[in-house]
Amino acid sequence: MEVELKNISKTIHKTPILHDINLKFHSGAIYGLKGKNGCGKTMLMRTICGLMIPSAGTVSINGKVLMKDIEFPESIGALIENPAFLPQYTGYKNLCMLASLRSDIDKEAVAEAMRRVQLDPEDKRVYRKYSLGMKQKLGIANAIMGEPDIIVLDEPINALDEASVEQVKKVLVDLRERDHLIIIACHDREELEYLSDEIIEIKDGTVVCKQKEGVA
Ligand SMILES: Nc1ncnc2c1ncn2[C@@H]1O[C@H](COP(=O)(O)OP(=O)(O)OP(=O)(O)O)[C@@H](O)[C@H]1O
Repeated sequence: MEVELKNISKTIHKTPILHDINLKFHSGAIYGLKGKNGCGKTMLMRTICGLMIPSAGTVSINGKVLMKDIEFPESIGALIENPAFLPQYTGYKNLCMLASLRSDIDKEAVAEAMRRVQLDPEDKRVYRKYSLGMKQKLGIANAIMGEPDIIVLDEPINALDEASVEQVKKVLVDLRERDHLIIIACHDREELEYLSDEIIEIKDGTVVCKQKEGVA
């Protein structure tokens, strides 16, 4: 699996948001996007997922260009901003409804994804009653259920306690070992930086630094 960004730029209302970004991502690795608030991490992730059309440049997945050869990446899971879960349903029911849109995820895969982030699929609490950390874990479970080839997580641990952070790190390392391609945006969280095989620093919509790190 290879994701390649070539000369990606995005301008919104004449304001440049991303500028001439060239990056390659491979499976079996964790990439950490790092940078200050508003530097463009979320926009870049949305572009990779096919949720935002760049003003210039191309995103290709295994050589197939998004919006030209394929509409969306075929196997991708993402947690970007606040997922639109229905407040009146349990986490499990929310995920089952989303899974029903896809042929490759059955109920056991939904329950398994929840258990991996230490959420109980049997929990009768509705989403509205979830704590912030539980909501974030459900977002992660949604992104990893069915084990998509590409997993994109925007600030996945900022609402989590230390034990949950450790658990999520284990899940990501495990997915990397099984050859998934993982892209995470991290703020100042050293844990995620330590986890990343490559850290990509973004400033004002441009890649300013790429750095290989020791693998956890
Ligand atoms: N719909 C929009 N219209 C105009 N500008 C936007 C829009 N969405 C985002 N921006 C701007 O694009 C820039 C990049 O935003 P982005 O959300 O990608 O940053 P970020 O690095 O993810 O920040 P954070 O860490 O706060 O999530 C910001 O300056 C933001 O104000």
